[in-house]
Amino acid sequence: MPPATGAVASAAGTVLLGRYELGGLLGRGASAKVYLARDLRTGRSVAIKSFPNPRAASDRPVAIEREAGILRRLRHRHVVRLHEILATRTKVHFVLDLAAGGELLSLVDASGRMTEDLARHYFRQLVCAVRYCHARGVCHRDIKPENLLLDGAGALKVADFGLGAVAGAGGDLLRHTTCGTPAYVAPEILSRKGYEYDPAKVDIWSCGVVLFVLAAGYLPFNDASLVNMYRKIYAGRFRCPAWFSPALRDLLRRVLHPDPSARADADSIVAHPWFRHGASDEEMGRLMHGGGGDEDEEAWVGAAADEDDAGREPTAFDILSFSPGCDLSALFLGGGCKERVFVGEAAAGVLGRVEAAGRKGGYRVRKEGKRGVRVEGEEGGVVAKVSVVRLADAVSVVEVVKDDGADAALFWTELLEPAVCVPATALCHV
Ligand SMILES: Nc1ncnc2c1ncn2[C@@H]1O[C@H](COP(=O)(O)OP(=O)(O)OP(=O)(O)O)[C@@H](O)[C@H]1O
Repeated sequence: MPPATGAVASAAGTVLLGRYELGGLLGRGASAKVYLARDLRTGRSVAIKSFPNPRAASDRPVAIEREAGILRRLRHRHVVRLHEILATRTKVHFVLDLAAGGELLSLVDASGRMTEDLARHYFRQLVCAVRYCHARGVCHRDIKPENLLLDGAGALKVADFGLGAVAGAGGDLLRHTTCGTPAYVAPEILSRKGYEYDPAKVDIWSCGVVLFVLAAGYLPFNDASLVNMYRKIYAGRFRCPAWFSPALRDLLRRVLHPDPSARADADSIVAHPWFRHGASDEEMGRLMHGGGGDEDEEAWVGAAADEDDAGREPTAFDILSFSPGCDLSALFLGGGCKERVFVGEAAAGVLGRVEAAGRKGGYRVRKEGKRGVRVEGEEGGVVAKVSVVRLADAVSVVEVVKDDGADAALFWTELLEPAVCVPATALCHV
């Protein structure tokens, strides 16, 4: 018999608190590991998402109470359901619906896309879940294909609510915090309007990007340069591939509208002819009002439904709307010699590399305050100024103001950019 233990061991077969027998690792995110498990009382398969217990690591706050608070409010057949929370001294475990079908993206064909009908099938389920959540005052804020899973019967399950995507992560975990998320970020997040953005409209935008990706096989807003990608998002500039039907194009234009006040909401998506195509009113009604879950009362442990953001580490959205560097409009509206990079490390490491790059380029390097460096040319002219602002544990924003001469441009591309944007740590670059 396997040893009963409160900790998740790497070996399958471990029994967690005498209740759940652990199987293999299903996946790993920035904040948690997710294991297959069997409920020893019922024989049912579940997923167990294990976080480090924040009380055991008070210097690494983890936003698990918030995620639990959100999940507790939601019972819908297209939202991964939280059944129970177990806590040990070192770990907190969420017992979740098992999404045995893996990621939605596993259903795309060799060209990376699905038929319009199949995309509609899953988009309906996604909008149904999002509409349900919005009606309960919950916004996901990180809708992207990696968070869209399938259950054993092939139904969509929205996962990973209220996460702090970079919570307490060290360099290794940050590698798993993909730079993919920014491609799904709504334009208002990129401007000063980000202070007051409506998160429901932000979710709708991300749903539009997901729909485009499913049916096209590529992102609507993309560019080798992230600055150009953000310019496209900011302008809401995208082109549909030739195979998109006129109705799908029309829907996408409404959903991927750069002005959130003119953007479709969940109800207007549901009323759109492309969304309703081929479904009777009865089917639509069933889909939209299906609710979910059985009525079993579960024993909940801990985790108050705290809607307060206090103490929560930032998600990619929060980082992008960070004050006061949030007004990125100047970048997208052309001009400007500033670069901003979000990196998964503290200031000292970045500044050390900047200093080394400056010296390698034959420049004079002066420290400016605790978190700044000035790189000067022979005549004392400033080639670049680099300052690092701490956003959260192990997350900093690096701002580089360059001289607009050719010398400074060369220094940036050849030495400074590689020094600032070490691939394993760069979260995103705007
Ligand atoms: N209920 C589930 N059933 C099956 N697999 C799951 C389930 N929940 C998560 N997974 C798998 O585990 C991976 C990590 O889970 P999740 O995204 O929830 O973790 P996280 O730490 O919150 O992630 P993030 O890096 O986005 O913050 C998922 O990509 C998925 O492959």
